[in-house]
Amino acid sequence: MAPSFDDASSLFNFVVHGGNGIKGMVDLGLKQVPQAYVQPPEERIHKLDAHRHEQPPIDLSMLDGPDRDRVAQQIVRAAETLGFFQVVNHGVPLELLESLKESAHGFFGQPPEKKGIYRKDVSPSPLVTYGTSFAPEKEKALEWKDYISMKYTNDADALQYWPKECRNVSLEYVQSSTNMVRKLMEILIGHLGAKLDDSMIDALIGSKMVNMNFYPACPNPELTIGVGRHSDLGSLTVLLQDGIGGLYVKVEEDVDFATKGEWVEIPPLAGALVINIGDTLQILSNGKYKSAEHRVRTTSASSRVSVPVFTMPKPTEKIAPLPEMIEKDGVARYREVVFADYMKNFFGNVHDGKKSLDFAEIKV
Ligand SMILES: O=C(O)CCC(=O)C(=O)O
Ligand SMILES: [Fe+2]
Repeated sequence: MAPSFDDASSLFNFVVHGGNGIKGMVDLGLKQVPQAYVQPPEERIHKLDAHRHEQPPIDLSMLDGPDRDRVAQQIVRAAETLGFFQVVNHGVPLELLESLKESAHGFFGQPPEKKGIYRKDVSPSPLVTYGTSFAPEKEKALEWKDYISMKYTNDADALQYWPKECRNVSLEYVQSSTNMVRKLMEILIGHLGAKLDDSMIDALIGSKMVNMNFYPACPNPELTIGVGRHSDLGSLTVLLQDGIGGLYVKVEEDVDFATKGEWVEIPPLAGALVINIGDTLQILSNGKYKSAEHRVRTTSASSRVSVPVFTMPKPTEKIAPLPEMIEKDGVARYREVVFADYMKNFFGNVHDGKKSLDFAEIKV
């Protein structure tokens, strides 16, 4: 049954419990966003205020040539400053990037019954969750985003349990991006002076999850957000965004950029992938690498899709600053945490900037 858009609980039942998502609501011919989606003024995004981050993408094919050290230095520098960078010649086939975007549109374009079967409480597999916003039960204002989340355990499980509309491309994406993630991790961890072996990298990226995010065109983009301010919890995130734009990163105050303290937009670049540092690498590096605070704007122009792969430690893994970093800094800024506990805290709270790191931070 169609909801009354003015009645919060009827709307919530339709969008969240009913599995219709924001897409279902928009398809009913919504002219104005319901109050449940109106953000407080301090969270709204003023499009014209933001700068574009004009850093050229990093060409990863050069890691195999004579310029390796220079390119590795660019990666390290990006991790130490913005925590975000874009890469090209990354080894993920360009046709696959196109197929991923198409299949995200295809998945969300289906009728609600097809998507709703993957809702958290009813999904046939714990690996797959379809939902909307981030923590709808807890948020004061909902985020303007529907998503499907697919945990990767192994190829056979992915082929068996992931939705058939997106499983082949999503699996190929995980497989083909893993090589690049390993190379980036080797550079980043190697730079911290840690003794590096394959088992250490395996431990840090031992679990992976692919999401397809769908941000329907929004009648009041100035009042809403696609994703609220947050940092990602894992090691590295690989993100495919389409050409719509709207991904913003906060430049930290202690960074030597003209735009410090401001939000900059990571502009869409055809064929590129966005890489960002997650909380795990900030903890491991004792704060040297920045797990960037980021958020996503909505737009009335058309719907936007993005497809992140989150690489994370296995839940049983313990994460802590590397001994080499503690020795160098003379202080440990984070305590050791079991990654399962870190995740529980992350997913148990609403998006609130870099607050997720408080769970591990040692306050002085
Ligand atoms: O849609 C995007 O560009 C970013 C999404 C994001 O930050 C996330 O899924 O964690
Ligand atoms: Fe994110």
